[in-house]
Amino acid sequence: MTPESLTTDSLPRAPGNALPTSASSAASLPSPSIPALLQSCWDAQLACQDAEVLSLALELGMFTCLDSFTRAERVAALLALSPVNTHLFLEFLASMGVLESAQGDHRPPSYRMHPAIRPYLHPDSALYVGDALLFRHKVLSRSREQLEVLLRKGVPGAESITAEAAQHTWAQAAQTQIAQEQRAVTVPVARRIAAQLPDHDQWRTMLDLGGGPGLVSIALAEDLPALSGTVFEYPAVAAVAQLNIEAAHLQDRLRGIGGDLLSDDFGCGYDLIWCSSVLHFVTCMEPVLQRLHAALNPGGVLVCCHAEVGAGSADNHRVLQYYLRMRMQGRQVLPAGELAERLHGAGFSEVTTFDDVVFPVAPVAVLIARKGRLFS
Ligand SMILES: C[S@@+](CC[C@H](N)C(=O)[O-])C[C@H]1O[C@@H](n2cnc3c(N)ncnc32)[C@H](O)[C@@H]1O
Repeated sequence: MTPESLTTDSLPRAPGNALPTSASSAASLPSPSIPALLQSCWDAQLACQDAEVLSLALELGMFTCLDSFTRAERVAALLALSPVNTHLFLEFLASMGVLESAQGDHRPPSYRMHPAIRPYLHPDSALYVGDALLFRHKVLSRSREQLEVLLRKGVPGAESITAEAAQHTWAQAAQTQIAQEQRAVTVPVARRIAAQLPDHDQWRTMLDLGGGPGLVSIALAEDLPALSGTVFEYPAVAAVAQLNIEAAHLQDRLRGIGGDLLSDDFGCGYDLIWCSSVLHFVTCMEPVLQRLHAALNPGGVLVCCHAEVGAGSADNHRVLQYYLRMRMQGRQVLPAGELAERLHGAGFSEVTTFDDVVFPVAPVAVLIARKGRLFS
């Protein structure tokens, strides 16, 4: 039987499920039940299509043409694209939810960015994450080859990437995607966490360990005028943070200090240490946690934001998706609860964990660990 010969007449009729007699009436056909897991396999493949479409739209600058309701013909003319296929492409973006459509009477629909996503997709917005999305897409597109090598050959040796090479990659990341993700998500999260800690207005010194472009320190220093601090990073990344600090006119209170946190002194006498998504890169965690404890003033607080595996939440799969390659490279993504235990082991007295906190790409656990008692 050819596909063309598969008409409604040739479909099996389930008892009690009469086929519609009129061509215009709507009714549901009896469909075979397929396991939800098979549909999940197709959904996984179709998700790649969403990522391709989003990346192409970003690369073409399509969202800049969609600030207000605009028809496909106009977008096509502005970007020198095929009008017919631009219509289909915009219809697809609307089905993803990133565009809204307005249907005119007897006229083709027009489209605009959904107001909720506009701050993140319009390049003029301070919260723009387009480059970060394109970067993640590029990395994930290469993931198939890398996973196969890792699967066949196992965890690479420590010599596979030197600290020298790593820091230049991190410096580039700090200039673009980490900065965009910090502005859009990490900074608002940090501000909210800080505001909820009872002693935040007594903080005088902070360390942002592995702070990338330093925007968390900059935001907290802007909120708390008595706060000074250090962004400790690989030297090439610390230079990026220092430029951001100077651009924010905070060089009297903040500075980027270069070093390797595994071997170099990151200072002491801190009231707050912020440490997000850094411990994954530390092979032997205990000495670092002990040094963090020692670096705090009595009553000081360590805020650790790190993904954990197996918290049993619906978001566990997202964590596994994001961190699979890193875990296969031997990076540390600890089982839920283990970082809290290790912090107790390093001498922290109170450790409070908040699960499933929104963070760039995948959620994290936020652990608030105190050295001794809260100062009065
Ligand atoms: C995933 S990024 C996180 C950046 C930032 N904390 C955030 O949450 O946006 C990890 C950072 O840790 C830094 N890092 C990793 N290992 C380091 C080391 N041994 N010494 C200094 N910095 C390190 C990297 O340079 C990078 O900026």
